[in-house]
Amino acid sequence: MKRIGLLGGSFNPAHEGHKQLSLAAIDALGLDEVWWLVSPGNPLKEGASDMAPFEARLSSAREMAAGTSIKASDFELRSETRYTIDTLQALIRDCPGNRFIWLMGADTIAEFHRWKDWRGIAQLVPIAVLPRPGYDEAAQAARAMGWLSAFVRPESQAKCWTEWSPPAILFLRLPTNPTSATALRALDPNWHRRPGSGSSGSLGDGISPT
Ligand SMILES: Nc1ncnc2c1ncn2[C@@H]1O[C@H](COP(=O)(O)OP(=O)(O)OP(=O)(O)O)[C@@H](O)[C@H]1O
Ligand SMILES: O=C(O)c1ccc[n+]([C@@H]2O[C@H](COP(=O)([O-])O)[C@@H](O)[C@H]2O)c1
Repeated sequence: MKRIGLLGGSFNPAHEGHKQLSLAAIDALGLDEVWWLVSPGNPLKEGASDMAPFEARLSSAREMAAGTSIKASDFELRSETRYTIDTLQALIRDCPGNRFIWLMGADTIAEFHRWKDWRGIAQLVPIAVLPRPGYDEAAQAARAMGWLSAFVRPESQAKCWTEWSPPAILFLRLPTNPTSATALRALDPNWHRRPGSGSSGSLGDGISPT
């Protein structure tokens, strides 16, 4: 049985913040791997004009993850899932030998109540919230926490997450990283058009679901 952390994201582009927090989560939660699930299209960001092509975002994630226990995956493209509840059901069906924990930044938990069947997600897998500068108060005050606060686990139990029956949510206190893709795009809006940015990256060699 492998212990897998799942970090879903646009990765537009992938950056040091994703990498630092994923590696720290591997240590804190005793994970074998973190899988970055590159989203073909975040349902709440439909029509975003600054969204780079999927292939460029996947390539940037693969480059950032190279040589680590992080794997960048095109699973959502291959499984034709866009909503996290559907992705998780497909992963659990296709990868019965693995145990999954959903990772999300403190900024994302603040929006969680807008996700399709968010209570269903929390009933399916434990959730670990990664700290992010400027968002930790918003995370504690998140609308979804009105329901999730009954299921908060102490950080001292972080490595025991496979024994929990969800809902279960854990706030990890880890060194933070201020990097954001929005700030990187502001510096270099054409990052995905540069030679070597991977816009011709190949598909189909992401995580094998079996
Ligand atoms: N610096 C960071 N610290 C903690 N979590 C982060 C950080 N950057 C991204 N994340 C988390 O990683 C996941 C994917 O993030 P995403 O790809 O949207 O990057 P982003 O920097 O938040 O992008 P954008 O600025 O375009 O919204 C989300 O759960 C997000 O909260
Ligand atoms: O399932 C949903 O309704 C849903 C709504 C918004 C975002 N998500 C997921 O949240 C993750 C973070 O997305 P992003 O674009 O903020 O990096 C990514 O995996 C999205 O698919 C999921």
